Amino acid sequence: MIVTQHPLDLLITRLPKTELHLHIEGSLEPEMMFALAQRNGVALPYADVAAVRAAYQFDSLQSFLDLYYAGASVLITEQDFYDLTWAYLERAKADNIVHTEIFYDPQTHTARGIDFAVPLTGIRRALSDGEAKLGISFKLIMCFLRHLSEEDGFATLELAMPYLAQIDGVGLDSSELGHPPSKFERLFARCAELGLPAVAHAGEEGPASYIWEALDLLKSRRIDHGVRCTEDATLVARLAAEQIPLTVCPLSNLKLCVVNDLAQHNLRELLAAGLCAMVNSDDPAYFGGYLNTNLLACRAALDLSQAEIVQLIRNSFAASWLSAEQKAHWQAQISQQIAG
Ligand SMILES: Nc1ncnc2[nH]cnc12
Ligand SMILES: [Zn+2]
Repeated sequence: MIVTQHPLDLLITRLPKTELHLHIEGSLEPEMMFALAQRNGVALPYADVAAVRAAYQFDSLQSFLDLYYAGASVLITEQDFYDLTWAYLERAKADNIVHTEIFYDPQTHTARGIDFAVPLTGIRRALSDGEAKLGISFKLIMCFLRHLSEEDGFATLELAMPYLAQIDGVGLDSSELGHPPSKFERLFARCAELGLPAVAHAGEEGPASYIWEALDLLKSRRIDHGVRCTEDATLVARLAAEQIPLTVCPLSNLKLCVVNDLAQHNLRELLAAGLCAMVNSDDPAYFGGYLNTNLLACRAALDLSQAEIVQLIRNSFAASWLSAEQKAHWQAQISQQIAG
């Protein structure tokens, strides 16, 4: 069988890109999970790699998070976190990602007795090596787990105090329903006083009101996911007027049953409303693909035009925390590549 490539797929793979919504623990491929389990003497409830992959059938965010937190138990040493991050960076390089802003969840690790410095140091060392050797610039965002208490969040911030120079911002993730952003208003106010910019997951499974709270109470500069904003026309108008970025993760939405079919995803609707939406991979080891795979799948399922694809990629640079100069550089590179 001869499979011909759609002409826009070449454009997707070739253009420089950023990724703004990637949980590094969610890039733990089953092969590495097994290798680290063996290295660290951790028992896994799976016979082999195929059994792990077979278990990745989710019907909700929570059904995924249960496996995701269990998988992270193989991460023990600084080298483990380095290896995990390096493997992601090599895949990012293959996808032509030139800048990445990644999340990590310190509470997932400190709750298991891992020192706060261990994940941070390992991840950060790999990111620095990635910048030097692969040319991928980065930001590191420390996420608070919203299913835990405000008190636990404050205790984690206290642990982070000696390392604030190595943390570029804070985020909010984990089980959304029942844990509105308002639960963390005081914690995020303290983070703002410390000069840490904020982002927050909102409107993935949770209602549009959680997006309002993330904006107004947490002062979130981007909304991670945010796809449920289209249930509230006033909110969409505000997101458009203020150009608040939405870090959309289409294959994640499909795997977690936020949408039943990629062809029904509202990505195109978000762009048409003038929103600064872009595509990201979220937890690629669990959801079936890294950034290019997400973009290629959306191109095919939604029959995206060249203009829409380019807009998504331009939006990802615009929404990043790169300097104005760096943004202008990459936007010019995109223009050049399209013209060429
Ligand atoms: N998609 C997601 N939503 C909320 N928390 C997460 N942690 C890792 N992936 C997540
Ligand atoms: Zn996420």
